Amino acid sequence: MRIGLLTSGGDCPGLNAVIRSAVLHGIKSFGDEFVGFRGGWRGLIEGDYMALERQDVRGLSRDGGTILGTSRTHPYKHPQGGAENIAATMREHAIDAVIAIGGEGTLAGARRLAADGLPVVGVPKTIDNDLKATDYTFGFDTAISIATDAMDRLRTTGESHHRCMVAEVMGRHVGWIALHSGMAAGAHAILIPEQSVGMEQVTEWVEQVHSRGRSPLVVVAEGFIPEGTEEAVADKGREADGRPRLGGIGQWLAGGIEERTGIETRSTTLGHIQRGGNPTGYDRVLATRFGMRALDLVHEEAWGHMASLRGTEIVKVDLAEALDGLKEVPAERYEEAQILFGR
Ligand SMILES: Nc1ncnc2c1ncn2[C@@H]1O[C@H](COP(=O)(O)OP(=O)(O)OP(=O)(O)O)[C@@H](O)[C@H]1O
Ligand SMILES: O=P(O)(O)OC[C@H]1O[C@](O)(CO)[C@@H](O)[C@@H]1O
Ligand SMILES: [Mg+2]
Repeated sequence: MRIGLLTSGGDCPGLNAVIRSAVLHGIKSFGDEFVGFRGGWRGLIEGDYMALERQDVRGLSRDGGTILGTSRTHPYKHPQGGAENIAATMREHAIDAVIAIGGEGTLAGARRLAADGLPVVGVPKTIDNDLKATDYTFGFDTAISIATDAMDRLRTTGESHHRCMVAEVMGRHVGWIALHSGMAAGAHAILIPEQSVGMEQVTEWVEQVHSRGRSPLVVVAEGFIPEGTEEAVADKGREADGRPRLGGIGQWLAGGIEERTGIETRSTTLGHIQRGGNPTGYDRVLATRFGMRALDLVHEEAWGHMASLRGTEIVKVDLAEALDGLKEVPAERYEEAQILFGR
């Protein structure tokens, strides 16, 4: 078969490992041919692609980012988009199937194209770990490792100055990155979008820690909504598709803590550092297994499905199942972490 790969949405460590494993598995096991579409759905729509031979993917699993580039092009809203046009482009370039690697937006596009009769399968990716129907997405473990390292560093400088340190992490509307990196770094308070917490409680935790001579570390997810406010802080304007760019809650929180407690407080936003650089060993393995399974899905003609992790198994799931809402942090996971907050 002649198979096209594309990466779409925000990048994430592990994308290249998916590309490598799908290509190698296809060439070695089935004699497939591969092309890589440049810039997400745009490359598929415009027929902009590069050949992917064995030597093109050599050593790729350790590299961050995506060799194909990515975009947030909408497969139906692009002027030459839509199922009929894309089918014609695929015929013109003799492409038999497409593996779309992306988050919930990309996979919603893949699902719609498959429902319209196109041979498309998906691979889930995101550092946010917010996709249903998979226990973990690759990129998440790398983000946790980067954020944990950053927080360890915030703690030594914080302790030296007897300051309160606030670390703002990504995660969009879920708190997985904050919960896991905060637990790993031994944070004294973790604030996530799924749980409303007031400034009074935050102040209490901070003061308890400070009064026993420690430097409080507060980890806040970018999508956290403080009690008494309506929505997440998003003062950075909007993305191309109109959704707000999150961020700024760390600074807001640091101001509030300092004002209420008198404790000198500093805020650090980790930002895109969480998404850059090489994937961890765990993410390389997960991405490699996802890529191989996606290739199998193509040969099974399981259009409209994606590779997914269930326990230790890589399984096939319907994209509809994966797109049925966000995978949020369950209350009991937060309550468990909360036992160690404050004193
Ligand atoms: N329901 C949909 N149907 C078709 N295309 C969609 C749909 N929702 C989003 N898209 C397109 O897919 C693109 C990628 O989605 P999005 O920007 O949310 O990234 P993603 O793949 O979810 O990854 P991430 O959110 O982790 O960056 C969007 O910019 C949009 O053009
Ligand atoms: O790279 P951009 O477009 O600024 O998007 C940032 C968003 O993407 C993510 O990194 C991944 O979905 C979110 O955590 C964050 O809110
Ligand atoms: Mg998305």
